[in-house]
Amino acid sequence: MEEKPKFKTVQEVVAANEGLPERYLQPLTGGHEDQPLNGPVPEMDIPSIDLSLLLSSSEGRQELSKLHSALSKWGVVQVMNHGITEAFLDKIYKLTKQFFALPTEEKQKYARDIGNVQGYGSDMILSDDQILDWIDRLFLTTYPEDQQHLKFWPEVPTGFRKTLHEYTMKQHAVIEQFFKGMARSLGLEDNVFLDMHGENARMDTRFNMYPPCPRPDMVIGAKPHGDGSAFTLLLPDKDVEGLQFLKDGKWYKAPIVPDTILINVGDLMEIMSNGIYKSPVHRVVTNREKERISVATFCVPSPDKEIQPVEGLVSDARPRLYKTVKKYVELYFDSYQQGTRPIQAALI
Ligand SMILES: O=C(O)CCC(=O)C(=O)O
Ligand SMILES: [Fe+2]
Repeated sequence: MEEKPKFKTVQEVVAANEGLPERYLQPLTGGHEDQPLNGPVPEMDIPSIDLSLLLSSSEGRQELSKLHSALSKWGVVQVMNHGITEAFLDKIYKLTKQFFALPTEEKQKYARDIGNVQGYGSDMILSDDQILDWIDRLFLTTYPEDQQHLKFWPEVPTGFRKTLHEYTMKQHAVIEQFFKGMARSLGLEDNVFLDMHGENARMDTRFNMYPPCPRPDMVIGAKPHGDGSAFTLLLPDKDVEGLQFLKDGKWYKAPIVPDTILINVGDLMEIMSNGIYKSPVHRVVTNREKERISVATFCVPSPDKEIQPVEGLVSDARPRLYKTVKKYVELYFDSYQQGTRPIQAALI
């Protein structure tokens, strides 16, 4: 589907001071589930796993079983002792805030092109009646290096590029261990998911900014979605809540746990695990007073890779649930903006 001409970013809408454009208002469907979007929800109960112990032969067992329970129940887990220092994570948060605080003209130097996700800008608009999310973002492919488009990488704030390079390499190590841990937690050989995902798999990092919103009861920061990745490494805002996960038809808020990375399963891991690990639907609600930021890194398989349930997880007792998919991301972007779940299309 073609992208419509670009609209203002949310920060530009706020700066224009012309009131809240109707295009951001969620329609009321009239059902009794019509509650304000920012109503109170319970906190989800997910464990923190210790990444440094996950692959240890002596101490890993307990971590693997926590991982299995979290990913099969929620599709989300907190990861601690991931090898990235708190000081480094603070630097990422600070640079993200500094970037979005730059004047519009400065940020527009990195503006994405129409029809392309790479760069700075608003959410994509694919139809005239699309309801808009209250979010601006900077989207950058960070790995492999030959797929980086450096013209979209901010030169201000100073250190942004260098820090993002470093963050990418640090995350790369976490990703490899996490893939192995997931395989082990399912009783599989360490490399099964890594092999299917591909050695030159991509990493895309998205810096998200949700400005304060005048109508948090009627405007959504990020509409409900599952990620199109294998899994996603997320740094949610350290102070401002907003991220929520859906389980059995109810919303739960993600806890803020200092110094951890939140990892959620994406559609492709759900497919590879033959549905045992769930790609959770999640959304972000807005806040009247405070801006919120987050940094999400999506692990995306090489485009030539075929993704399908791994052999060890298909049996007579557990028949194969998903077709083989390739270049899932392309299919994903279209259906995301229309509010349907692309993973439905992958079901057998
Ligand atoms: O802002 C967040 O906490 C979550 C963002 C998200 O779900 C995404 O970027 O896919
Ligand atoms: Fe997401």
